[in-house]
Amino acid sequence: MSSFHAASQEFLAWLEKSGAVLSPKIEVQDLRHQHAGRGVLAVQDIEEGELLFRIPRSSILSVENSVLSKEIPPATFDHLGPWLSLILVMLYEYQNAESSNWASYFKVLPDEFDTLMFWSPEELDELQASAVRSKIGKESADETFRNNLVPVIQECASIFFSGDERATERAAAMGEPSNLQLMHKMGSLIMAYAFDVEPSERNKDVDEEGYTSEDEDEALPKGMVPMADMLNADAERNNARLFYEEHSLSMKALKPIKAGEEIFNDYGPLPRSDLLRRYGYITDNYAQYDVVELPFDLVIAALKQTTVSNLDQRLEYLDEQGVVDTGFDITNSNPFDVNESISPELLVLLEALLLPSDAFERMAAKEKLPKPVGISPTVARLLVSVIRAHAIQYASTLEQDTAELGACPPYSELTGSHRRRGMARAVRMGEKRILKAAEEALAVLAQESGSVNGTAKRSAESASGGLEKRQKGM
Ligand SMILES: C[S@@+](CC[C@H](N)C(=O)[O-])C[C@H]1O[C@@H](n2cnc3c(N)ncnc32)[C@H](O)[C@@H]1O
Repeated sequence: MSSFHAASQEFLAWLEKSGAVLSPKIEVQDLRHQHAGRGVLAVQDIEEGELLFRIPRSSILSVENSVLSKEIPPATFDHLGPWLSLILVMLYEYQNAESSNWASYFKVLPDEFDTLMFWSPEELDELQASAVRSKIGKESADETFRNNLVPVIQECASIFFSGDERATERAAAMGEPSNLQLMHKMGSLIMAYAFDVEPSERNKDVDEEGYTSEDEDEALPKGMVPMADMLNADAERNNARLFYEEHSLSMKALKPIKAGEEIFNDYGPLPRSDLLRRYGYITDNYAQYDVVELPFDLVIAALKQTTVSNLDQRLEYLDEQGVVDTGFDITNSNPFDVNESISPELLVLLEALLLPSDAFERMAAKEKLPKPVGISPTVARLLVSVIRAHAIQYASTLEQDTAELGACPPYSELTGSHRRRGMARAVRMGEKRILKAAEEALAVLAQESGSVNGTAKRSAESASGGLEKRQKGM
């Protein structure tokens, strides 16, 4: 028996011993030939709504369930926040090796990742001008680990390395590169595997009238849910979902699943750039969610070529109104529709910046924002120049990428660095396709004279003057 298969068997045995219930109609299988690690497959036909497995809440690797949370004061976890707290607990359980309740679980978790955090600079260069490069955050995570996590481990050395006479020495070494790398691995596991665990009804904060507080949903504690995280995902192939119950978490079929089919969870409608950053894989099914981000700097550079006055003052006002950001999305749409795809914040920002001075001042005095009824030719012209400026920030053109793609196997047939480079090419091509479609559509609008063109679809959202600031990255 291979060690891969043996680890799966040990994990499943541990799970059942912990009180989990697994349907005999499913199996954990080796999908490494598809570059998908382990996955869960149906071995018999499954009906809609059928239980695939049930995991007791006590099996979740979480702050709440780890003995560390009984030893370290709650204030320390509050200070660290949910993400660092779970990293701390995972480090603790991991270094406890066979004495950890989750020892068999760690054996099926990967030790190597294809997420962008672990790519070489040369591999990252293949993403060219994609905004995802600025969202990897390796340096800032290193700093957070050094400044926030390492001091906690050092303060609690005797608890963290309990029973080890070298506890202080080991804690002192936590800031070393190999240990920071381990923290990155735990962080990457959380990013690709953890769930936001809804508390059981009993543990929800309930007020005198019996209502739970609304804030609760905003910061659900993260937990590693064994088995639930064995499910892969592929946009549009989702056929299972996790249900949160009082004492357990149940994975159920959302539709009939035939024997031989893979069981898929839903990781969300992620652009391929973010899928690569968070999960280290892509499939063509996610191309529909692709996004290209126009950098704010390029928008400002284009505005500086116009006669707009008091740019800095205007930007200060617009920042207060929440429409200034580091970048602005153009999303994919099919068929491509600029009105649907271009960030409403960007359109509002440009309409406002291009207003005559007196009109801008009147609007600012009323603390309002423009109510666009479409994209004016002036805004369209400006956007075309921003899009062209961004397109040339990519080291190759879409045509060159297409030719390159035709000359080599698809990334799905490649391994290692070749695969990473192939996935990066697919990401940058997706972004360039959106730029091309947007440029073509805007060029038409730019030529129209006089009245604005476009639908009023977006105007209702924008007119409120209270646009929600977009979340960049996750
Ligand atoms: C929650 S885990 C799923 C279980 C994982 N396959 C394993 O072996 O541990 C998420 C990871 O699975 C892989 N994955 C998920 N869906 C995939 C897919 N459709 N194709 C390839 N890999 C996938 C990625 O490496 C991702 O980071």
